[in-house]
Amino acid sequence: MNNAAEVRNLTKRFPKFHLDNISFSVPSGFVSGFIGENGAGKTTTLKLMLGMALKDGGDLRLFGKPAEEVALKEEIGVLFEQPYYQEDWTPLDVEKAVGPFYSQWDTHVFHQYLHRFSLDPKQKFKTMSRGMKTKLGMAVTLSHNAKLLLLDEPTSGLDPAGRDEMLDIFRDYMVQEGRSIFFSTHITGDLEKIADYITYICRGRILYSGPKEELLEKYCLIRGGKEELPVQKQNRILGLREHPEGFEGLIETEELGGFPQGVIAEPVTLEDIMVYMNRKEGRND
Ligand SMILES: Nc1ncnc2c1ncn2[C@@H]1O[C@H](COP(=O)(O)OP(=O)(O)OP(=O)(O)O)[C@@H](O)[C@H]1O
Repeated sequence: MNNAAEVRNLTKRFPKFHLDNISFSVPSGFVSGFIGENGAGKTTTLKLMLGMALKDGGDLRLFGKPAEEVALKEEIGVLFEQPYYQEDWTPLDVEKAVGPFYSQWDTHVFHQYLHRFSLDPKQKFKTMSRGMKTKLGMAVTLSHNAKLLLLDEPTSGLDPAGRDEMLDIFRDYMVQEGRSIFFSTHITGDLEKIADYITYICRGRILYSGPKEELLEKYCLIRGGKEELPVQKQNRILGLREHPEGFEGLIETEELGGFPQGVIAEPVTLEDIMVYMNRKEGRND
C-alpha cells in the first residue's frame, strides 16, 4: 500500500513534554483519524509534519519523498482549529491573498464551497462565528486540488448539522482517486462514521496506528460482580475500576477466557478505548 505520509522516529522535546520517537503512516486513498487526550501531542505532530515546528529527530516522507521538498506543500491542504485571517478581510479578500500561492487554485471550486457553506463572499472575517471561520478555512483548504488534507480538529467548532455536512464534504473529496485525509479530533463519533484508519497518541507515544476495525476488535469492555474478578486476571484489565457492586474495565479480546460466566463483555467504542487507556496510563505515571 502507498503511504501519503510516513513518520519515522519523530522526536520533539519541550521543557515539559516529549514527543517520544513516534512512527506511523497515513495510507494513501483513505481517511485516517488522529486521536489522543488533551496535550497528547497531536497539534505538535501535525506542525512537525508541515515543517511549522523544528523536529529534534526523525524522518518524514510525503508521497514517498522527503518532506523538506518545498514543492510538495502545494499538494497538502492544511486547516488548524481556527484559521486566522485579517479581521477586515472578506472571503473575496482571502481568495485574493491566498489564491496566488497555489498554482492549482480553483476559484470556481472556492465559490462553490462558499455557497455550500452559506458564507457571504462579502462578510468581514471579524463578524463571522467560530463555525463560519472554520468553514471559510475549509473552503480555502479544499480549493487548490490538494492530494492530502492535514486537519487539526476541523469539526470541533461546528454544530451537529455542520459536522455532518463536513463529513459529507470529506466523502466527496475522497471520491477522486489517490486522495487522503489525516485529521485530529476529540469527536470520536465522527471517526466511527468516516475513518478507515486510526492513529492513537497518548502522552507523546503512539499506542496504536492501523485499521479502525482492528482496533475496535482488539478490545472489549468487561463488567462483573464483586466476586467475579479472578486475581490472576486483575492486571489484564486496562483502566480497571472497582466499585462496591463489582468491577469494569477494558480488556484485550484474546484475554476474555477464564472469567466466571456472569461476567459481561461488550464491544467498545473509540471513546471507551480512550477513556480506559487514559486511566491506565495515568496509573502508570
Ligand atoms: N511551543 C511550545 N513550547 C512548549 N511546550 C509546548 C509548545 N507547544 C506545545 N507544547 C506542549 O506540548 C504538549 C502537546 O501539545 P499539543 O498541542 O501537541 O497537544 P494536543 O494533543 O494537540 O492537545 P489538544 O487536544 O488539547 O489540542 C503540551 O503539553 C503542550 O503544552
